[in-house]
Amino acid sequence: MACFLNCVRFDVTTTTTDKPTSKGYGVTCYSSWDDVETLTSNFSRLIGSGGYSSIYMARFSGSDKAALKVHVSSHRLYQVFRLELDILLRLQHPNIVKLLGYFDDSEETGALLLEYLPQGNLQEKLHSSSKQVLPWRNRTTIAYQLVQAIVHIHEECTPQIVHGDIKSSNVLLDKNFDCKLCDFGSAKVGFSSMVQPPTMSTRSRQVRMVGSPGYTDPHYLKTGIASKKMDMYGFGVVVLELVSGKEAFSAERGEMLVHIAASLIREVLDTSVDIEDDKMRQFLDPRLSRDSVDIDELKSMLSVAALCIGSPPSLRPSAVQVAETLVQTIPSLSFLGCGKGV
Ligand SMILES: Nc1ncnc2c1ncn2[C@@H]1O[C@H](COP(=O)(O)OP(=O)(O)OP(=O)(O)O)[C@@H](O)[C@H]1O
Repeated sequence: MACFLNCVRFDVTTTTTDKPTSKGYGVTCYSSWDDVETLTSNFSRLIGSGGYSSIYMARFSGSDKAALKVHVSSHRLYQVFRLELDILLRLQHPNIVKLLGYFDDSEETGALLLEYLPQGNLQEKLHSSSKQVLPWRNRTTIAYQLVQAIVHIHEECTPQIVHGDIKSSNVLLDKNFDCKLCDFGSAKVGFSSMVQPPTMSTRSRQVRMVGSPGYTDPHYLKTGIASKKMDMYGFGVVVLELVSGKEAFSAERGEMLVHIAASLIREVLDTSVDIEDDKMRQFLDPRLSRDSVDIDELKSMLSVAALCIGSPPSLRPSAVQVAETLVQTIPSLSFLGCGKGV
């Protein structure tokens, strides 16, 4: 079976033989489904699942842990796989999940072999009932690293990339709790905005536009225009989650975090009001000890979140501006490598 790529990076080796090949630190192309079965020991351990795929534990080069993301048996899912593959082949950044290899039958089955992130996703870390609490310092570091990943796709790649689904379950954590952005299956490439064709059927419009509850930019929902600013909106919601420990959307209460935070955010943005420390602290994740959180850092995180979810989108800051603000206002971020364990 052959591997076809529209966009082949120099360090990818493709093969039409039965043996997978790789070169240096390059990406391996697996040409047979048997290879995929071997990598995952016959799909014996499911480690995650999403709307588009299932993720299995795999062994890379016989020993290193890896994660295999499989999209099977549907042309639509195959297209999601192709998009994600093409994008990951072009990305190399310490805060973006690394592609190790892939399988592509060029019709309806594709699989991505990714570096394994042992601490799972940020959503689970923040909202599971586990006793392990993510300390404040890790939370500010994750916000900074996530925005660095966004700077990379928005400003440093040619053509530029809009992720399109920034949310805490798409933020993975390595053993040091450093962040890696994943899931480029909703990305838009090569232009900063896109209008949905007006002729699109109601059903396909729903599939494309609903997004993830609690994270989707209302401007995008209204207009169908996707832009870098929608990524900044998703980022703002993730920062609110990091600060409050609350979910972006609570299905139980039917409540969105942006609505819970609305009055506090208005005050944070109002320069004529000197917001009380206590008011900000009330919004803080109750599992964090008050003394561990510097009030100026808390205010900085809240201000960044407030600006990112603001309206109109044109007034939202860019990822570069957010990165600069965070590093100027949170001293620990000047010493990178500070995302060490919980
Ligand atoms: N490299 C990895 N290492 C460890 N766990 C992973 C890895 N990749 C994915 N996962 C787990 O699988 C989950 C789903 O992954 P991902 O978001 O890529 O799938 P998806 O089908 O695109 O999901 P979505 O419904 O968000 O579009 C993640 O939230 C995470 O828990």
